[in-house]
Amino acid sequence: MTLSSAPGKVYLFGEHAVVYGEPAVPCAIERRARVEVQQRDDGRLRVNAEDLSLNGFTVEYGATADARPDVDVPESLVTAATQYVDGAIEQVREVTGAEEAGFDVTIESDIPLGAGLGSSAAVVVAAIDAATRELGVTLDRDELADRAYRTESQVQDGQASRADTFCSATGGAVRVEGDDCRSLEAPELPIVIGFDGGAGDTGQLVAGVRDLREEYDFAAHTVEAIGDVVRNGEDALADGDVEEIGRLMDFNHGLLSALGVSSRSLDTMVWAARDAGAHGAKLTGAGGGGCIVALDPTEETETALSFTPGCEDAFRAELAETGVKRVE
Ligand SMILES: Nc1ncnc2c1ncn2[C@@H]1O[C@H](COP(=O)(O)OP(=O)(O)OP(=O)(O)O)[C@@H](O)[C@H]1O
Ligand SMILES: C[C@@](O)(CCO)CC(=O)[O-]
Ligand SMILES: [Mg+2]
Repeated sequence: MTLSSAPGKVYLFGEHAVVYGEPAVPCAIERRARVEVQQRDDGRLRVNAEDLSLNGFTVEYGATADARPDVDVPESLVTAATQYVDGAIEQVREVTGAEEAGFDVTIESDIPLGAGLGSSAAVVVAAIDAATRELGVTLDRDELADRAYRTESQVQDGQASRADTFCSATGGAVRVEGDDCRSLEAPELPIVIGFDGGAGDTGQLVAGVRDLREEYDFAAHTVEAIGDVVRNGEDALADGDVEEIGRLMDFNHGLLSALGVSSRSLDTMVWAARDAGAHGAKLTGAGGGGCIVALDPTEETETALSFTPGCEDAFRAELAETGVKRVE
């Protein structure tokens, strides 16, 4: 039995635009997915994922098509729920050459699904790490991040960045621009998260931005403007200027909103945070619903969010210094 954990993340700047080659700065947070893997000798895959519930059913499924979860929901929903884990195991079989390897996989996660905190990347990174180690193969961090990226890219129809998976594998604050992935020195940041209890589908939201960008030049320019905000944000991070980082986060949110990936509840939480005196606030991740990230060293934003209708949970997040790790 082999167990690995990997952290989720928030984006300080740059989600969506990073898919088109602009830089982005995600930051790992101390909310982790833990994946336990046990090799099976019958070549089958069985996944137990308590958080993967479809209309109240917990998904537990086997390897072959006839062993899909026995739940009365459309096939497309089942695929959406299971494709990241399936994809991760496919990568493990490919990279180890153990094409026939079977596994029992058990997933436990503190990261809400589809909420912009990188649950998919954390699950994929931890699953690939645990399953390869279970087969006696240790991937170095870059290869692990690359295999996890390939999984996300496959699920997102070829439109994914390396940002979430590199951040989850590495931990800390990172900067990703195309294939160039590196760790960043970041000042201590007073991160507050608001969660509306909802979710967005990353693949669909990315496809929506892609279509807008192809249809309108001004949408393409909006994506480039996000890149400019990120470059300014990097200077502010290097200077440790939290107020300026916040101002640029506000700007970044406005541009994401223009690209159609915000929602009424995300906007409501963003404004609640700003009204409470946060340095800045923006949605994080793919959007559509889920989480916002704000910067506030005082208690005001967390308190205001906890009284904001539509905000289900408000909490402070610590930077996760360590990315993927084995759990003994
Ligand atoms: N605890 C879990 N158990 C099994 N699968 C999970 C778990 N958490 C996430 N996943 C997989 O990840 C999918 C959600 O990924 P998605 O990219 O849409 O959202 P996210 O990663 O949480 O947010 P974002 O990409 O915006 O940061 C789920 O549908 C499921 O396939
Ligand atoms: C929306 C996006 O930029 C981040 C999702 O967390 C998609 C990606 O980078 O693959
Ligand atoms: Mg994701």
